[in-house]
Amino acid sequence: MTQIFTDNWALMNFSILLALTCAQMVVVYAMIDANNPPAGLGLYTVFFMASLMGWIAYLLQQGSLPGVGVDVTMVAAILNSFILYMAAGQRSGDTRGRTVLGAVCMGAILCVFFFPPDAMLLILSGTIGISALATALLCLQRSVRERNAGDGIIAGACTLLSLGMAASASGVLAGLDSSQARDLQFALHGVYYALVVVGFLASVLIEFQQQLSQLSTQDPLTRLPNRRGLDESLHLTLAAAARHAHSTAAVLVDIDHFKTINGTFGHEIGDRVIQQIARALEHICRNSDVVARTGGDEFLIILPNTDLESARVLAERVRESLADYPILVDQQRIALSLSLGVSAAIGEVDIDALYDDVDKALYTAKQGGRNRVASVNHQPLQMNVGSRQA
Ligand SMILES: Nc1nc2c(ncn2[C@@H]2O[C@H](COP(=O)(O)OP(=O)(O)OP(=O)(O)O)[C@@H](O)[C@H]2O)c(=O)[nH]1
Repeated sequence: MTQIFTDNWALMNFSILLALTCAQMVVVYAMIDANNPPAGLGLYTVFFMASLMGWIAYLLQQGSLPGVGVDVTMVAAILNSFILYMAAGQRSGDTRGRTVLGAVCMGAILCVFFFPPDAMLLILSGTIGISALATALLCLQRSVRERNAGDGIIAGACTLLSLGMAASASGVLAGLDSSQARDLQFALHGVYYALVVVGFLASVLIEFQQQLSQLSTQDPLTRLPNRRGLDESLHLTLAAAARHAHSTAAVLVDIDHFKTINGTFGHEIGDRVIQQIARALEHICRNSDVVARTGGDEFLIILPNTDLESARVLAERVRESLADYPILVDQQRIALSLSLGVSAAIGEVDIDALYDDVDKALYTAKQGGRNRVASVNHQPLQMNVGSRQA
């Protein structure tokens, strides 16, 4: 058994990496939305495929596979380090340094034709070391920015490779046998490659999970919070209002006759109208206010630290700003109006109760002829001991 392994260790190593890559790619490709693939997927796939080619070349060179000896592992290793740099750059949205690093890698590859293998080993170590370090920085940056540990694993793998390349190069300079240095680099590449495979899978899975959890709190059309997102973002604000007995106001905004807009201009234009109104509401409201999409053509604005009168003023401003100027979508002017319901409560606020109030007020505005603001005073439920209701 030991004999079989030592005779075929390079082949077994390749088989494990091949199985790992195929399993990972099957999971990633089965999971993704073909219309919206994860950033950098194409280049990562090229990297994995090119790396496998490199391993095959290595096996041919080692005589582990039948065939002629082909010495392309160095070229493949340098090329792959650059492909991974581009893939990491595409994924993190940072494409700086491509030309410079590409020129360095190309120069190093051309050296194969002019330098003896020992000198090439040093050139390879230096080039891959620099390339891996640059990739590590890109992945680290994305890992911190996107809170994605998968990119952190890739950054770790690249740092390890970079340090290993520096160690093996200094070993050669200090008199280490170049075939031993090559073996060390081969083993290092195995660990690095396996870590990149695992890291990329983890990165895509984490991103997928983040998108799912965002979908549960965010409306995909307008990117505004939905009802659940609203509850989450108001948690602290409402606690502060309860503690300091501040007034919290709510405004419910509904587009009048939106069915007709959809019917006249089409659903797609209807979507764009909803998006424009969302942006307009965000623009009119303060940063401390929370604008949410709570229904098809309905938006709820929560105004912390605001009384009923101020909320009515804001609601009127919203109504006027959209009623007075038609919305421009795809060169078409769409005239529309809004109905708004307003309410406010002091101290501890139950968003559901406040929503019931603004919904009643909105109903009044619609009944009153639309394109208007109506308000109701919030009546908190009070329970006195010994009496039925107060
Ligand atoms: N384009 C588009 N339409 C939507 C979306 N969500 C809901 N709607 C449509 O919005 C319309 C909402 O209609 P209602 O609120 O019932 O009525 P309305 O026509 O606005 O009339 P009033 O509210 O009584 O003034 C429905 O026709 C829905 O199909 C969406 O995301 N995009």
